[in-house]
Amino acid sequence: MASILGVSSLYLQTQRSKKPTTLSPPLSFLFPSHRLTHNISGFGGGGGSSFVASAVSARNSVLSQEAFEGLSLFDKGSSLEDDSYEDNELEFEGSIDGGGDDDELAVSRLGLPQRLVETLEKKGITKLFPIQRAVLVPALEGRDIIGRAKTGTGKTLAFAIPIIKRVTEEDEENRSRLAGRLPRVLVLAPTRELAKQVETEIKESAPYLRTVCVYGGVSYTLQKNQLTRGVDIVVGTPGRLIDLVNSNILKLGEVQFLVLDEADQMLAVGFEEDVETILEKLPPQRQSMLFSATMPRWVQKLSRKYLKTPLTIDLVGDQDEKLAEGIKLYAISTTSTTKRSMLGDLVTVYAKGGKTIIFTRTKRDADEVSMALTSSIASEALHGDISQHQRERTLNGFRQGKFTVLVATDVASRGLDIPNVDLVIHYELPNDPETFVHRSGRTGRAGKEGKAILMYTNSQRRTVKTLEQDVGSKFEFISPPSVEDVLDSSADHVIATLSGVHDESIDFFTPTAQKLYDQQGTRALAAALAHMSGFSQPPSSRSLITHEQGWTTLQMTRDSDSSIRGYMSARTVTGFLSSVYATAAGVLGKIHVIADKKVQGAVFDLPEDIAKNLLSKEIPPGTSITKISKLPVLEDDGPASDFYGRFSNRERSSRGGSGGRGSSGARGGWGGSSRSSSGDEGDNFRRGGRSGGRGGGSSWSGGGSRTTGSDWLIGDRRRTPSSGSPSSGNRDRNFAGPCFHCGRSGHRASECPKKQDY
Ligand SMILES: Nc1ncnc2c1ncn2[C@@H]1O[C@H](COP(=O)(O)OP(=O)(O)OP(=O)(O)O)[C@@H](O)[C@H]1O
Repeated sequence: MASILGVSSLYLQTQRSKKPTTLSPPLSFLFPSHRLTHNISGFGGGGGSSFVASAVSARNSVLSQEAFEGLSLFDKGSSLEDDSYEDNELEFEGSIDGGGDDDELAVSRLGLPQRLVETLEKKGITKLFPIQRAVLVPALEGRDIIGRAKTGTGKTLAFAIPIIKRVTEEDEENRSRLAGRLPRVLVLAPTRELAKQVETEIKESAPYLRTVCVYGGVSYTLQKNQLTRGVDIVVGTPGRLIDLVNSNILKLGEVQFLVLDEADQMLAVGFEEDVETILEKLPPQRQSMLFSATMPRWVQKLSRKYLKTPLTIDLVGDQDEKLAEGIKLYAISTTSTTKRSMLGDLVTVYAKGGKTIIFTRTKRDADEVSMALTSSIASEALHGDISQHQRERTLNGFRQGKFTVLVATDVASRGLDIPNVDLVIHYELPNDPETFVHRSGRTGRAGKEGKAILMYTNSQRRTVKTLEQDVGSKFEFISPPSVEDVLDSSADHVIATLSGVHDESIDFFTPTAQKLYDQQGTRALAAALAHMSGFSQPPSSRSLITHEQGWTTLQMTRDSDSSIRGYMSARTVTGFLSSVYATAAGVLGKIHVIADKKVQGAVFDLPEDIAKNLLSKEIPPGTSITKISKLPVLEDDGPASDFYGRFSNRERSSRGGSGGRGSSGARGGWGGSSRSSSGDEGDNFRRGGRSGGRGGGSSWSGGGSRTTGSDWLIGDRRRTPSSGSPSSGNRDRNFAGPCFHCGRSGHRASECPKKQDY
């Protein structure tokens, strides 16, 4: 496609600047002729700006078409003469890896200013991501844009690249970069962290422009000085921006480009009024771009009021799958008592030494979880009660790898771009599906792979199913990591860290290592690995069902050729144990029946020492008892499938129904308001999934019986082996269920008439 470089250039003129903007030849192939026609008429009708396309050769238009087809871009055939923005929609598909003639889309071949190309390449950005490709041409035309793309797909540079190009070229023509100059670009972001990050991305891409970031919680004077010295681009949060505007320090009279990043989040954090106040103060002749994950009514209102015939570029569209490619989802059942103790193991096994973000719903939880982890894994908390200074220190430390686990409230769920986060853990169910998508999107960014684990309790099982439907992805239901998994992963991690040990240090320790090896052989190395992994003492066994320490999960299975048949239940297990080892029957923990009917078995928890004793006993033929390291699929292991609702606070619509765009009602909307209850991240989010309810139907408490007639889920076991309670005596049991051996009801296995058979 090198011949594309020879096609005639496209000459555009925007009414607002009265200044021609030339798209250099390589860019013109991004410009299909059919879209060009729309755009011309659209600008005429919209009244915001207009342009004249002087020359597009026939050859160019064919090649342009091909280029777009190569990118799987398609025009919905909109007419921009209609004022309603939903008619000005382009939907695109495309993976971050792109496809098609990507060489032609290399940043070096798009006619961008050379110094911008160089800095982008230095950042490792050599070709545009789909949202960047889609935004580039209309943005350079001067069009107002509403953009939407999945997490981590490069939305920041999607608006930054065309703006930097325009500002840079203007500077090159005027050469007048006066001290005290007023900003030409204003970017609004909903949180301080996000504003800082956008500033960094722009500064790294265009260090030759003056970019200033303003937000609350830090020195006003410093920001004032930076602004008065002269500035090209201002990035900020609405509150501090208003203060600076009101005190006449920040003058917005020369702003040509406005960007509203994460517009729906502005609403969620209560910035509606501030945003509108700022927009009212901007020159009407400007270009505006708005990026938003959802289109609540307020964002729609903003678009109608402040954007001119905006072009909607939606890379998510009606796709069911809302998460970025490359994010693998897991779900794990926990109890309120065990979830904290399980975290360390999940991090060890699933992040394997990489970075993890754990999301909690409250600030207090973030503090407590971080404190609890710190004894084993370096971690820090991030939430709105922490001073701005400390928040920045924490984020920098995390970025630099000074600690590997960040425990955060949803203050960190939106927009934060921390490279190489391997794992996200939802310690609590998020408030709504959007939050789930954004939290999960802190991993698997820029085309990389990542994992997200959702922790849920039994009463939230149906909510998990609802969430699957909402985000269009399936969870893999996992068991808590076994001791063996944890040891394996710890060893892998330690081995990986060994490669970072400096040669000089190795030289220093070599004589001692040699002596040790001569004395003890590989045992010396194994001891060192165990110690480095934090396992100087052997790890205590953990229940695979509840993850409580000191418990072991065993599996009881009827042999396939066994003559014993019949319904398998919790009573079958207790009955059988009573017959072979009554002590075990008295201290049973959770029991679950295996879902696979061909297996005829159940899993159950016993205190570690009792489990050991049981395993050493002779088990009657026809039945086997084994220690397992991975849970089989259990009865009712996945959430019920016939429930929909109550999880999300959004309006719901029938998927694929008329309108087909997610939520109902909203004109051109992607969903109803995802607004949370207040601007404070964390503590004020709506609590909990569904409370109460029966939860999983096939979970029983130990001790052999249902303690109350109606309560099949006897809740969290609060006893621990160390408290001695599991071992403390048999409770009265009423074996109304079927006998494990013969399958008939009315007697326990120990009283089975067939017992003499073995
Ligand atoms: N063309 C590109 N090539 C390689 N890396 C890129 C490219 N564009 C952006 N990136 C990198 O991808 C990462 C994610 O980008 P960005 O933060 O803009 O994503 P986003 O779409 O805004 O995500 P979110 O929705 O979570 O805010 C950043 O580290 C950015 O530097």
